[in-house]
Amino acid sequence: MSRAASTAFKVLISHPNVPTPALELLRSRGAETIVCQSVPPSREEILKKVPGVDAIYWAHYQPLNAGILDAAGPQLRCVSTMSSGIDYVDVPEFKLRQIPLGHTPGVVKNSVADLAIGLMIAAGRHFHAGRTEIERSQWKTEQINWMMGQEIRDSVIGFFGFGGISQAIAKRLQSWDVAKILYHTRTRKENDGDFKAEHVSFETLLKESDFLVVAAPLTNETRDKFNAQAFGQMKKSSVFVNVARGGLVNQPDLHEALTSGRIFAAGLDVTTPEPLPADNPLLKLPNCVILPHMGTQTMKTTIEMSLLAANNILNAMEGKPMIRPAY
Ligand SMILES: O=C(O)[C@H](O)CO
Repeated sequence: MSRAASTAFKVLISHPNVPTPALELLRSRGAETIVCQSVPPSREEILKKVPGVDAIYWAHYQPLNAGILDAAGPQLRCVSTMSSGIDYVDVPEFKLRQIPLGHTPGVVKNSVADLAIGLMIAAGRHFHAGRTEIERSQWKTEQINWMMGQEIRDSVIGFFGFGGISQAIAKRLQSWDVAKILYHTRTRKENDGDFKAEHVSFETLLKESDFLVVAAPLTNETRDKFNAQAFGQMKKSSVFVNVARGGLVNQPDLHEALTSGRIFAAGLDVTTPEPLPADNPLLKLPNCVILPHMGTQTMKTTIEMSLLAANNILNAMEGKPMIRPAY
């Protein structure tokens, strides 16, 4: 039975830093918000505060599973994450219980696309090594062939995954004089013509890409997809960029590919684990640019994500479909 969202209802907010506009929106529509105070979120605090709530606003990559749903209780009506990726959510458990689950794709695409292009350039043009050489007093501009990098112009740009983020990158690159845009997904995207992009096999993507950008969800099928066998088929001059999830990449194999010269460079916004320990061997490599998973870390995008998650919940509380249902 549908219920107006103006009727009072309780929402657990799993993180104290959820932007105020989202909290105000929920409160303006009758929500009593129960805000967890621990950073990072403490499972103990969540489990203590979640019993009896009508909705859960999940704002961190903590496992979201049967334990939380059981603790919430049978009155729970819906859950929304404040993230696009939901690899930390036990989606089958939601399906089994028929609990609506929302997430926040779409609004993340622009900030992640900007960052991906930043990584393509930073890795392809030795930003990390260049800075390190200055610190080591090894600035060798007297050598004409010093710090030679890879240009985006005339390059084949390959995407693993061709959803909103890849398409936002492809859209930006339309004016960069690239040679070709290729992508690999299970099935061809009907709108690929809008980006002059060509659907290819995984092997072709590996073999032909000068820049290979990973922007696909982490699933059982994509886990460890980029391993020694995959890197072995890539061009020695290729630049590998991952803005999706660290789990798509076999990191020891990537390390080997970067140290052996099997590929030219990598730019990573995501790693396994996160946070990446300070002594991780990838951090020692001059040809690897690593960021601390900050693709969506702009105020604009964070607020958009927070409002979308709130609206997912409000819709479900009114008995309407969520704006971005996760299943
Ligand atoms: O999944 C997402 O929304 C991005 O990775 C940012 O966390």
